[in-house]
Amino acid sequence: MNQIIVLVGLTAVVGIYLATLYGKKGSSKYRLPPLVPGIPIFGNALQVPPTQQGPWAKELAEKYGEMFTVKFGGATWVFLNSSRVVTDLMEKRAAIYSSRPPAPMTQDIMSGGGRMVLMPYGERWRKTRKVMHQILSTRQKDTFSKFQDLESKHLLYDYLHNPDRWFSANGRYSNSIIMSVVFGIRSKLDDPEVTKLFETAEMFLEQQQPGANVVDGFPILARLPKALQWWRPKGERMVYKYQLDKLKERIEKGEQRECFAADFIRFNDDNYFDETSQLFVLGTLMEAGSDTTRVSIYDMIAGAATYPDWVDRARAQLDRVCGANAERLPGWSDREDLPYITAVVKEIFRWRPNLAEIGAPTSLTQDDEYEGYRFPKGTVFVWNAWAIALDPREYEEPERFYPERFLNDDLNNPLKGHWGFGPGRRVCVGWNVGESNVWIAVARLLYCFNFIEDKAHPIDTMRIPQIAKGIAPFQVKIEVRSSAHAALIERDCLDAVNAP
Ligand code: HEM
Repeated sequence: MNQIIVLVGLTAVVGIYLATLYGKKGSSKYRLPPLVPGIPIFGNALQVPPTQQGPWAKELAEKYGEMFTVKFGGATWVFLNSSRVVTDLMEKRAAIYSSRPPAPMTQDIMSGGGRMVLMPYGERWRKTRKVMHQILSTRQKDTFSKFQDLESKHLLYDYLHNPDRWFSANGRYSNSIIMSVVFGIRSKLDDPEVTKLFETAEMFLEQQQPGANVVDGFPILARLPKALQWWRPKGERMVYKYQLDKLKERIEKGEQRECFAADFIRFNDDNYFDETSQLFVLGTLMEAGSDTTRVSIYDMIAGAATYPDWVDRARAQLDRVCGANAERLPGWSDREDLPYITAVVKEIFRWRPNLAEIGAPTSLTQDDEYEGYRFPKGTVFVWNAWAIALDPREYEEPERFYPERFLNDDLNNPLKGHWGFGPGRRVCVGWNVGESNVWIAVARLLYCFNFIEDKAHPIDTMRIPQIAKGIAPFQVKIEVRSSAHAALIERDCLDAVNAP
């Protein structure tokens, strides 16, 4: 019975919505890039794959050119398929291309409006971004670098002793750095709390995919009476409270170490951040800070196993600086002498942009015109990351993992030459931490381990999943380079594992 009411309600609301929509658009005041044919009501929502939309969107870019339009339910999305148009619109006109589309399910219900990544452009976003910036900016380099040093030693130890848990070790490494800075606690390998965090982050990611839930596709449904909002309990269950409660418990018992979260709660002077906002500032840091590094290391390993030629060149430089016989681990003081590793990290972010295969949607805050098109306010824009990264007009031999492409004057600007951190004002606020997390891990892993493709299970580099559900994203053989490298890890890394 309930389902029938819901269905009737849904049909009525959708009907009214479409009537209003098409009534408005009938004036043809606007002109959009070529529209990909879809079906009534749902538009293209049933064509888009539930996850990993990159290859789908790349194929459309090849067919339609620099821009195309799709409809996800009631929303109009324009895909930008070249660096040129991304720069022109999302960077040069960032003042009006930086809001987010409404997301009643993923933002309002699942996140109490508090997940920064989904916040519309405005006061709350600015305040939250400022807080995030305080903790993640280059000024905080020293705070992060000591944890990155410690945790990457633990990472090497895990690879040596549990090579079949390499993917889990990546998750622990990434999570433990951000947990140390934010909550003042470390994470263990296969820690149930880390597993829970990744599960929550992955559930959220799944819900965020275009077309994944009807209410984000038709935000007008959020106006239905609560009793008819059949999606609501699912969203409400996914709250993110455990770590905040634990932190408060530790503060009360006087057991909390100095950390960002304790300061954040203590110095919330004007009480701007209520409990839900606090929860999602901290939750966002944990999610965004863990998942991204973990997946970037997967990509390096896949790149090393499938295009091994560059590994030899990286090794030659590492061996020159740190010794060919495992004399010492690479460290922060070697950065200037290891430009090839910096180029490897940039190539990771370009090669398979599987953290945001079709970019992250922003919405336009006023009508705008560009090269003969006229976009209405509210149009959603994405940079088609997969299509751009793998376009031979943008990069020579784009499918190849080839760090040399970044050995140029922009080498030391991690944001230049690829869109891995996104464009414009919504550019990743944690890029500095993300880049350095990956740099130290990659330098040390490449120095100490070989990554060999298992011919019986070739790696499909076009399908490395971000949502891995606790299992290996692909199969690969991991071997320590030599007994001298194994001894170096034993000697230099055990203390890091045992450190409090
Ligand atoms: C390891 C590499 C990382 C990559 C490749 C990456 C990538 C991205 C991308 C593509 C976006 C969306 C940008 C846009 O909408 O234009 C983003 C946003 C964001 N990232 Fe990162 N990220 C990384 C690391 C981190 C870290 C370590 C943190 C924090 C600890 C972080 C926190 C955030 C936040 C809070 C946003 C939302 C920004 C906003 O909406 O204003 N990221 N990131």
